[in-house]
Amino acid sequence: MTDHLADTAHWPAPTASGPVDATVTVPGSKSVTNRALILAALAAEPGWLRRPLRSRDTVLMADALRTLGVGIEETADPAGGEAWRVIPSGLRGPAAVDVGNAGTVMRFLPPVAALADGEVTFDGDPRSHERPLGGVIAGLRALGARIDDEGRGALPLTVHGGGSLTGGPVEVDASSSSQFVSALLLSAPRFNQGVELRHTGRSLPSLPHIRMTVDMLRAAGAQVDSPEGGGEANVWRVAPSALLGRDLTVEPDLSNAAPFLAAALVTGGRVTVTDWPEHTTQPGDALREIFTRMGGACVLDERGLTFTGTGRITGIDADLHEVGELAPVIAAVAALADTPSRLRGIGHLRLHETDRLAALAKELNELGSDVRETEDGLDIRPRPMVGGVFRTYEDHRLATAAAVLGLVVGGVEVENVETTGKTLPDFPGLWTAMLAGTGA
Ligand SMILES: O=C(O)C1=C[C@@H](OP(=O)(O)O)[C@@H](O)[C@H](O)C1
Ligand SMILES: C=C(OP(=O)(O)O)C(=O)O
Repeated sequence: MTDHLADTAHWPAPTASGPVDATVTVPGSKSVTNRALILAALAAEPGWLRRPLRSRDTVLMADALRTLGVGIEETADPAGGEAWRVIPSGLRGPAAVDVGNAGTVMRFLPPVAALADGEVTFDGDPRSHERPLGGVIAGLRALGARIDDEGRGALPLTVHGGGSLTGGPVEVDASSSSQFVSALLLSAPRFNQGVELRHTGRSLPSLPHIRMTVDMLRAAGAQVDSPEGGGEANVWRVAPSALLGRDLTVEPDLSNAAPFLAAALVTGGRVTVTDWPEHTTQPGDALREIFTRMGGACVLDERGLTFTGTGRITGIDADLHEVGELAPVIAAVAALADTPSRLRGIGHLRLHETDRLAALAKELNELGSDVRETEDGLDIRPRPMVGGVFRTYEDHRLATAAAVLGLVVGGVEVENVETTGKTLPDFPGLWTAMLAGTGA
């Protein structure tokens, strides 16, 4: 469980010798892959995932489903990439799930385990014990599940699956993570009474990820009444029903496109990310607007999304509440801008892979920037930066943010760059290929 923590040499982030000009193919979306795996495992018939992401978070999800009895066969897709055949079967314990530090695994799987017949234990990296899970635990209990967490409201825990779950109305405060809502909705078609979930907290982060959940449920045949579909504000209803086995091609991970597009922005170059979807619920689609505001232009056509930097970077005042995943790379770009930035609405990032606000402020300041934490974000005053070690706190997005800095600040060394494997396999290889102009 802790192999990935092994200390490794620092990665000297390559500097760009001039404007980057490359075409990059980014691996599949973590959020889509892990939702698709859950929905396929709960379906009434086998399904396919094409071009799934193979990374630490998605392998943890696939392995966990296998321990519950689901068949997942990995094959090569004649059209290119991988194709995973998911064969649902009666879910059963006893089983032990390693969640690593994957929010999607630690939150989306306990509801699945509640549907299994037998005991399912959950544990993960030390950080997983600190990440919020109370909404999922309390929500599942209210829906009829038996869970032992020794009063922690967090991992480790045991779900005593009874083979079915009553379901029905439930109130959840999901202000610390949208994944509480997604978790309960994804399994809800299999609850005897479905679910009527009311979010009771003050605010709800990462709404695009909830839209993604609703869209994918509907595409799998579920009936979902959502606030945006005319439903009551903050209430989602999922009716009990069988789910279809789908043949789904996973979109590229647009949040992981962020460092590559940022490379065009900070070097005044041009990067095309292939297969950028025309319509998507991924929060990374907001990069088109955010990076354009920071100084550049983008074109979406049959080649993908091409972002062209101007060589000048303007600071930004932005509420990133809906797209918190993008904050680390945006903060790195902001530190290189000509004017200050204020990133707001992202207090919940303190409970992500690491305390992202503290980590970004500390590491950017160590390299010469002037970054201050606010109650709900970061104030960034750009100053000339110098090289040095950028610590990553086992956070993939800290590592990719550091790589962006390294393009224009000589001597940046990224500690534990392998941590990018959480969602982005072979990031150093893709980065080097981009710099050689051959990233496709
Ligand atoms: O549902 C998802 O796939 C995700 C939701 C978001 O979580 P939070 O709402 O906890 O920020 C996001 O940050 C995470 O990377 C992926
Ligand atoms: C917050 C993130 O991940 P997780 O799914 O572990 O919450 C992330 O990828 O930025």
